[in-house]
Amino acid sequence: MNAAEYDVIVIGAGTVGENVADRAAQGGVRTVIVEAELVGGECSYWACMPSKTLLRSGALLRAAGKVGGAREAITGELDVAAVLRRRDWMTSDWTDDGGVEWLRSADIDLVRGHAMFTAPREVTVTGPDGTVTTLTARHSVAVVTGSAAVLPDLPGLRESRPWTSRDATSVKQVPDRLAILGGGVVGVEIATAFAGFGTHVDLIARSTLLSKEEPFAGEMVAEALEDLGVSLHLHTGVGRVERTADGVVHIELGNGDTIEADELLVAVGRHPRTSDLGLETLGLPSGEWLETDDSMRVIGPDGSPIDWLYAAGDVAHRVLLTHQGKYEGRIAGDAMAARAKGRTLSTEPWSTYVATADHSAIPKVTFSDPEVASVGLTAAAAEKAGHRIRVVDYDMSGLSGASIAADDYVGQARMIVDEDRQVLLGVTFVGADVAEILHSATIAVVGEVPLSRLWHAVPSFPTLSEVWLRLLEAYGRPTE
Ligand SMILES: Cc1cc2nc3c(=O)[nH]c(=O)nc-3n(C[C@H](O)[C@H](O)[C@H](O)COP(=O)(O)OP(=O)(O)OC[C@H]3O[C@@H](n4cnc5c(N)ncnc54)[C@H](O)[C@@H]3O)c2cc1C
Ligand SMILES: NC(=O)c1ccc[n+]([C@@H]2O[C@H](COP(=O)([O-])OP(=O)(O)OC[C@H]3O[C@@H](n4cnc5c(N)ncnc54)[C@H](O)[C@@H]3O)[C@@H](O)[C@H]2O)c1
Repeated sequence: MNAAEYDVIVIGAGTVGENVADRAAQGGVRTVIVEAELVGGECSYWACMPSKTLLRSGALLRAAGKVGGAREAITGELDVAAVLRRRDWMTSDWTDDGGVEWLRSADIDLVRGHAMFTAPREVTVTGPDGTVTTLTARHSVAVVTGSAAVLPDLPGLRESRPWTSRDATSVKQVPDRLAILGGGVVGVEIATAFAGFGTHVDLIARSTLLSKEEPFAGEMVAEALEDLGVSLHLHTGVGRVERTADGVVHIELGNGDTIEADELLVAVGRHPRTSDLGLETLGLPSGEWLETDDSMRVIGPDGSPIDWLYAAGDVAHRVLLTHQGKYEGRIAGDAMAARAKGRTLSTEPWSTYVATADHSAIPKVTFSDPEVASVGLTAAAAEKAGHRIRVVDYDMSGLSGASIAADDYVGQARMIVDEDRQVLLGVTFVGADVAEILHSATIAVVGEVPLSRLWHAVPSFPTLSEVWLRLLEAYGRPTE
């Protein structure tokens, strides 16, 4: 058995764990990271990067088809094999040499294997070859173990060998027919990608699509998916599932219909990877999300933060997005290093060691076609939170920039104004290429920029950013 002592131990080398370790190491504390699978985690190999790569080629081809001159130059179909090769390149064929090299360059030690707590500040790692290493932290440990796909308890589902997002993003042979259970982000993005490959997609959702967004977003995406040939089965669940000997999956819907498919993707949310971490040793329940304070310390059984235990990213269940997890990771790593040096940290909102944006200013993009890009509160959420709001809508097809972007641009924007403070609580854009203008909205929301000042942020002509001017005009120009 090996043993080693470090200032900081990070469990999980996904994108978020890498950020925790990087900030801790940059803060001058000796840092080790433990990884059971691949350095880079879900985002690099089975989530953001491969899924966006699978989407990109089809999106570009469709975009070219919407611009006269380019449209006439399209003489073939999407080369699906080439798309999959590009995805293989993007994931480095599921090898992590690049990630391992980066850890070395950042002066972070790596121990490969499965980590479990065996005592406070003590983590025991069982390596792939059975080697056991006991790591002790002089200061703190961060749990950054991420999440995995939920498989609901539906009759016949497990026996039918359903896909999770891992199977969809690492697909080697595109099926002719794909059924998808779940109308959230994964369901919508994978439906878009596979419909672009020529697969017939049946999408089953018990509500509308993208139900956490403004209602018009899900409606516009639903219409676009149907245009791509996707069959939508909304407001219905699944009764039972069976994969027969011929390999076909039969899915009985709650509304009485039956769907047949070659594969069934289950995309109904995530559960935390905390069931085999030895959390009971610390008096914490296993298999649950880890609640944290705003400097990412885990809340203990007595309701107060444990001073040496941190969590960030999916496992902390504040926001299940890479960029927001990395933000939490930077804060956790900085706080771990600073506290290791005996510093007392400010808990003021928006200060260096506090993840305030998690509460009110989360940017997110669904890479559907059209894209959905939003930040902050929807109208419904703002009203629920008790704000006095005004909702301002604008049809983006009226923009000069939109008519340059596509012959028949379809897009919609909404901003939610806090009438008492004259600042923005939330913004949603739906349309082609809106992902790239989202950060302007994030800055306006995080910066709490007064509407009267936003008039002086002049968007360039003719770009999609002119949506800002149109939204302000729709709201009304200040008279003083
Ligand atoms: C299909 C899909 C597409 C997505 N696309 C996007 C997107 O475009 N943009 C976006 O912002 N978000 C996206 N997300 C969400 C994003 O993938 C996650 O929010 C992000 O990966 C979370 O990172 P993490 O580091 O917290 O967890 P993970 O990336 O899951 O990393 C956790 C790591 O911990 C390791 N680990 C777990 N337990 C142990 C243990 N006991 N010992 C040692 N190691 C352990 C795991 O092997 C893993 O490498 C997507 C998610 C899915 C499913
Ligand atoms: N572009 C991106 O940023 C991106 C892309 C993919 C995933 N993600 C992240 O990954 C997470 C997981 O995505 P997801 O799509 O699995 O979850 P989700 O929470 O976005 O959507 C899950 C959907 O499944 C439905 N559902 C839940 N239980 C069900 C059941 N038993 N039967 C039928 N439907 C059910 C929900 O109503 C919801 O519509 C998301 O929270 C998101 O943050 C982000």
